[in-house]
Amino acid sequence: MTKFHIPGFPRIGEQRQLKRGLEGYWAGDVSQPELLSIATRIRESNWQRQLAAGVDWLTVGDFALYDHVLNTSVLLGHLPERVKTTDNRIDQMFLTARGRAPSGTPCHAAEMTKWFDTNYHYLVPECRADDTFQLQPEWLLDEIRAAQALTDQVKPVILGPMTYLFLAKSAEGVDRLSLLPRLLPIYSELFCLLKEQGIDWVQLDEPVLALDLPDDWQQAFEPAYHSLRFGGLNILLASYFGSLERNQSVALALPVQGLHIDQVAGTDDLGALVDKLGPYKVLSVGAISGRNIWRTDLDACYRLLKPVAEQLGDRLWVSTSCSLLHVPYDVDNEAATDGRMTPAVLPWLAFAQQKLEEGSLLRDGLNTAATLNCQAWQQQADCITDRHESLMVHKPAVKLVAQTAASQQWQRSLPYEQRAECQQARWQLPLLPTTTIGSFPQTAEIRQLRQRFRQGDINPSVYHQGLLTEIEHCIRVQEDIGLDVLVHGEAERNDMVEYFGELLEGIAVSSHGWVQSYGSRCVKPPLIFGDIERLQPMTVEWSRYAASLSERPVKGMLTGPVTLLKWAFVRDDQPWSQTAYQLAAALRVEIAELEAAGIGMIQVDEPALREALPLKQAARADYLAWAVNSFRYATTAVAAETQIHTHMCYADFDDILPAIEAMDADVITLETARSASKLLDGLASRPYHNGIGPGVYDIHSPNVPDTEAMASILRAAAAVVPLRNLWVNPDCGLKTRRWEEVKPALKAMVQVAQTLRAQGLDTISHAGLGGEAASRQVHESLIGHTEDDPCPSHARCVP
Ligand SMILES: CN1c2c(nc(N)[nH]c2=O)NC[C@@H]1CNc1ccc(C(=O)N[C@@H](CCC(=O)N[C@@H](CCC(=O)N[C@@H](CCC(=O)O)C(=O)O)C(=O)O)C(=O)O)cc1
Ligand SMILES: N[C@@H](CCS)C(=O)O
Ligand SMILES: [Zn+2]
Repeated sequence: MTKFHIPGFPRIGEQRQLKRGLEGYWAGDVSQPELLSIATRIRESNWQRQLAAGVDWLTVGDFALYDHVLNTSVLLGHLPERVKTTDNRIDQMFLTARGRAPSGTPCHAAEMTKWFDTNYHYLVPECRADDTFQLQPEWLLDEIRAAQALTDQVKPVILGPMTYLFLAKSAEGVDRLSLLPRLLPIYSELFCLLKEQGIDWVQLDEPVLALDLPDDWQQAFEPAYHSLRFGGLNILLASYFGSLERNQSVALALPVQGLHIDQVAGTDDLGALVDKLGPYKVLSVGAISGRNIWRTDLDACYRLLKPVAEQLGDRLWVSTSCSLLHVPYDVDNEAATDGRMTPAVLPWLAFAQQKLEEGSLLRDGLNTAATLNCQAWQQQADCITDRHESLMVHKPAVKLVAQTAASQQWQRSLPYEQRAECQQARWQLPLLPTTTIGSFPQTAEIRQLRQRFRQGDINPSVYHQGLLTEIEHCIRVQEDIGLDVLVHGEAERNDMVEYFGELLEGIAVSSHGWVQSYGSRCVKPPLIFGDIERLQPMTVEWSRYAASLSERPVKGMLTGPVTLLKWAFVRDDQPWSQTAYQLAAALRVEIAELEAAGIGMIQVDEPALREALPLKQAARADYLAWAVNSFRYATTAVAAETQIHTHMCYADFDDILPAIEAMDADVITLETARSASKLLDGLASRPYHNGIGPGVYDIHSPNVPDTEAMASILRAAAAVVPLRNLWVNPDCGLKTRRWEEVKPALKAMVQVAQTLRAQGLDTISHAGLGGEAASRQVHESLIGHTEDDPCPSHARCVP
């Protein structure tokens, strides 16, 4: 009989209880026992949901107070030495994640970066040549014991040794693979303990199997797994986020008892895989999306899996493609609340709870023919048909515009050099113009104002007036600081993606659809369900008002097509590129209206451009082609003297520099705090000809940035970028900071620009350190900061 399990469940709590618990604990308002009891209640509620849905294995070990990779570092006794200023294990973990905890000495936080191609961030393990590991299994064993009180079918999930090391970062050029001989015995020790505790199956996650692994990593898999001692446990090796492709033979050769594959993101040939599986191994097929929220076409899954079930019998497990960490809790929370969700869309949705029900139904359908005629199966099929045929989804005129846009290569009317002349004639900006990335502090007052408006406690005009007052305050502060190019501050936005989702047709938003982004921070991705139309201006009024308040230029501020797409739940019934062009079409009109309203500088943010890069090299060129062209479609209808800016955070730009160049924005502002040297080296070998503002300070530190560090970045940049093209800005938006932090930091930044200007061009480009040496100095001066706001729009420094 086919079985059903899931690789993992959301952990922030249905009402974001963990967020409140964590933030209360960090602020000193919640005790550690209280925090741990919140965590226990969330885990138990998650388990009860799984048991009620009839899972065959209860998944345990997927919960994390902050992050599951950080949990693995705790499990392996592999936290950085600098956090051992307290004996409290939980606080050691928070010191690693945030640089601060109620006990222990503040230190610099570990680097945080994106989990594969998702919008979730993990804490990067730090490796050194002399690293040792020591098993710290108590928390996991406690969770297992608690789960075993509910069922004896408990399946712990653990991040595998290869993925753990692959995701780590090594200092001093240490070969991370050289740590395997010290790491593997710790896993063996753990397996022994799990067996002693009555465990039969362990899910060992190795999602790196979905990457184009470098040869040495691919070749290291087999000897590593052969040297593990499993102590009689059955291991389900789990790969997700893509096909196994050239790693398939590696995965099949490992001495494990089962293999989980992602059959939503991946396209492995199931028939061929079954033939190679051998006579004993289990195949777990992730046929239900763990990343998206559309109801699953169970008939299609049945057609795919029935022949496999016939061949494998009880060696077929059905599952979600990956952990449900990436989807919200329960669609039922949307039905009876403030009515934000488009009602017609509700039956089309499956959040984590509904995915449990789908998996259970699919298993039953594969096991018992009668299930295929039951009401639940039929209803599911009706929802799929209804969605595919809905007039809300399909708008032929919109499709036509997007298809036409996709069939052309878009470009500005003049090349950059000529545009730059027109723009300089218009704006007369000084050398090294100063600006910011867009958002200013989202204070508790702004969030509460929005909440009161949503709850109907204040009327629209009071809300509106409140926002205008915020914008005016923001403009006055920027003038006072002496910035050259201003922004309106984004006070009206709950989020840079959700805000646009609320205003565009074809996109729904939720009331409770929270998904963890990192630690206690969450986002509510909008749901792109149909062809997208812009029926109203989205930002024009705020930008026009802001511009009316100052003599200085005020940038319009939009989120770009790729980021709107990537940070939403996107439709799965057409290629991403089509959706991107539809979003771009809406933005193109918005940009035209901004321009008509006299806004002569418009920023179109694309921080997710790098994140959306396909994991497999073979798919990258196609992606970059439509991603760049959709950006250009959105931004190229403007006059030559209108200056288009873009902004990107999340490092590793070097592999997409040609695409960044092809976007042909007049100015790009980039995150550089972690990788100033990498970016500048990249620019040295591949000169960038348009305007560029390498972020001169890390907005994630509450401290006033060091002026010499900022100057160093600018001097180093001046060595590889023509000075007239160089801008001065922080490296990301300031929404998570406080005004008390923002004002002195920006004043210091403006001061640096003014000093360098006064020193003159030659001094700037030649007096400082050159290229790499300067950026090394920059890096050194950045480390050692503390982090009371762990917003990781970019990674942080590790020594
Ligand atoms: C740049 N980043 C973003 C990503 N993805 C996005 N979709 N958006 C991004 O900006 N990915 C990469 C990074 C991730 N970085 C962050 C940074 C900060 C947050 C964050 O602070 N999230 C907030 C929620 C923001 C929000 O939606 N606010 C709403 C609702 C606020 C709220 O919770 N209100 C309270 C009541 C008000 C109060 O008392 O404060 C409530 O409803 O209970 C709004 O402003 O209206 C968070 O709290 O987690 C996320 C990702
Ligand atoms: N304009 C946005 C970009 C964040 S990546 C902001 O400033 O918050
Ligand atoms: Zn950013």
